[in-house]
Amino acid sequence: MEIRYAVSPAETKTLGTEQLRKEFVIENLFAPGELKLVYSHVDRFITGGVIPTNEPVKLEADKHTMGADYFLERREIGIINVGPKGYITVDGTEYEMDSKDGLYVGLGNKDVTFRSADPSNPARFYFNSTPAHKNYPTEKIAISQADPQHLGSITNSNERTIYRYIHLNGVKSCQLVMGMTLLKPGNMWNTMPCHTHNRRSEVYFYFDMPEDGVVFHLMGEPTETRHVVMRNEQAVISPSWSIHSGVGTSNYTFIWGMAGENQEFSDMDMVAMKDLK
Ligand SMILES: O=C(O)C(=O)C[C@H](O)C(=O)CO
Ligand SMILES: [Zn+2]
Repeated sequence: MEIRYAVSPAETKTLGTEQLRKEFVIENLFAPGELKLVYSHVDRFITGGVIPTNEPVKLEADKHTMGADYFLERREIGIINVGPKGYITVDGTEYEMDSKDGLYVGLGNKDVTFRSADPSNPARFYFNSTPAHKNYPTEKIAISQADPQHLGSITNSNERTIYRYIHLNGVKSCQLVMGMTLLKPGNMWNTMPCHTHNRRSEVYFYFDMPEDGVVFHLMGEPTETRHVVMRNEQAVISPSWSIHSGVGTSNYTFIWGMAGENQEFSDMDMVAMKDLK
């Protein structure tokens, strides 16, 4: 299991492109038949992906890194299918997962397995997991059940819909907050004006992008911004002190997952445009 340590704002200022990417960007989250996991010391996020092919794939704990006998021994997880139809089985109960359906699985569930409806056109499950202290019920969230919020305008090239899957007024969790934002065609900007949230960190996962498309993801302290170039199905870790915003070469979709000491979506420290550097 790959490990990322927490990096300070002062150190981040000194990093070149390659080091910045090594610390914050997760480039390879998917490999057929494999469970990919990246453990970050930023709010102890585990970000992962799985493409089940001919055999189901089990969500296994990395005993050495997690010190747990099974993955959800001290954790919860939010999973979204970013590919064709698949299934997730949680301790004997099977959930059908169409494209963009989400599933919350709480602390204490021992056996979580992923499979594809059609192994020749397999599902692609992306997930975020964070530490948990009690069990909340496992719940499927179809995109049609997620809480939509329409934001932005075509004049600002940021017309988009935010779907909240796991949040205070929806599917409950200990600390994970998770959802997905879809940009309308012809719109390229996300999360500008931008924000930080000192009480939570966040991971963005960009997808539904053409092979030669990129998103210039903006990060860093508001007065020390940097960019990293993101390609399809790559994730980027955003510590609490970092802005997280982006502009693409065409419209795209991204999944955001947050964790920290509160779950209040609107608890953001907005950055005034005049303060950005
Ligand atoms: O489109 C947006 O704006 C977002 O999706 C913002 C994220 O949800 C976020 O950064 C929440 O803190
Ligand atoms: Zn945010």
